[in-house]
Amino acid sequence: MTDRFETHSRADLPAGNGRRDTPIQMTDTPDDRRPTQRVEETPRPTVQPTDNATAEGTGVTGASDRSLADEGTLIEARDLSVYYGDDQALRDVSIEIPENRVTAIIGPSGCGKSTFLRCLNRMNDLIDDVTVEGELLFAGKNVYDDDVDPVVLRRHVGMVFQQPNPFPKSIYENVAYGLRVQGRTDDLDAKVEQALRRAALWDEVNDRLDESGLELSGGQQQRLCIARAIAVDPELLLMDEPASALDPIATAGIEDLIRDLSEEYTVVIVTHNMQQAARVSDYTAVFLTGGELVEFAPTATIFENPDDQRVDDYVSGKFG
Ligand SMILES: Nc1ncnc2c1ncn2[C@@H]1O[C@H](COP(=O)(O)OP(=O)(O)OP(=O)(O)O)[C@@H](O)[C@H]1O
Repeated sequence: MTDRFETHSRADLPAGNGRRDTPIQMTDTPDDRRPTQRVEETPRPTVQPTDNATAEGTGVTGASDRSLADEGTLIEARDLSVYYGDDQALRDVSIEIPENRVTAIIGPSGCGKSTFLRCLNRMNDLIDDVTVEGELLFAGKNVYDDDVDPVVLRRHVGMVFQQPNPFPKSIYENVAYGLRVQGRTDDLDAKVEQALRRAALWDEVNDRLDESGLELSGGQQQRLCIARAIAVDPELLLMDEPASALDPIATAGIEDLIRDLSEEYTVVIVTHNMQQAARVSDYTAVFLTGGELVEFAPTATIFENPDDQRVDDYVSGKFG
């Protein structure tokens, strides 16, 4: 079986300047659980960031002061719709998500935020009676193409969940897990150390790597889960409410870490916490009830000068 994903290292990624032009080809392992594809109906225009201003000096604290003008695109959804049975959860979503930036997905409960996130690593495949329409390009390749193996895709898309979920194994083995599964055990100690350092956990655990990951505090467990996710060096890191189960101090630690990670990874984070979105993200996508993506723009624009009145109402707390 050819795993073309394996030939695509992070070093191959373009440095920026526009749309990625190196599509990743994936294995053609058939997948019985692949959801049905429906024929597309009326296409909608892709929602691109509406403003390439920097976030510097905008008053949105914590947002990046890097230029938002010159990044490439890692993810592109084209008229993406998702149904659970007959119920539509995402409605013709078109968006281009930049690489090596943090993109926050916000919106009221039930608007499809998690559904969108779960499309990116095809976790929706695990749910019965899901139908996906449209295209979802990851580095130029539609992840819903017949020849894409979701297992291979997931090696390139790390995910961190709301509740920290370390394995009942040692700290070391939690981080080493994905590397062992992939047979990448050369220099394992160095790779584990590097992942723990990137996750800002090394200094706290380096003298007790053999202890259970379950003995760490909540914030440490979540950083361990982040270390586990990044140990295999994914291109994309998905985070679904990663700090909502944590106390304010641990939350601040995770937020700092997310900012740091965006130097090396593309991060897409779902959060209910608008202040958190403002603090950690470069871009924000606002979904509203019915699974519609209403606006996608630099975070400072969304919070200070959105185009859409509904977004203005939402971020100013008038509903949701
Ligand atoms: N497994 C499922 N089966 C059926 N319907 C589902 C399933 N998961 C989500 N839905 C429905 O799809 C819609 C979008 O759900 P989703 O979880 O994506 O929203 P969300 O914006 O992440 O919500 P929240 O902020 O409350 O977590 C909702 O109406 C939800 O009830």
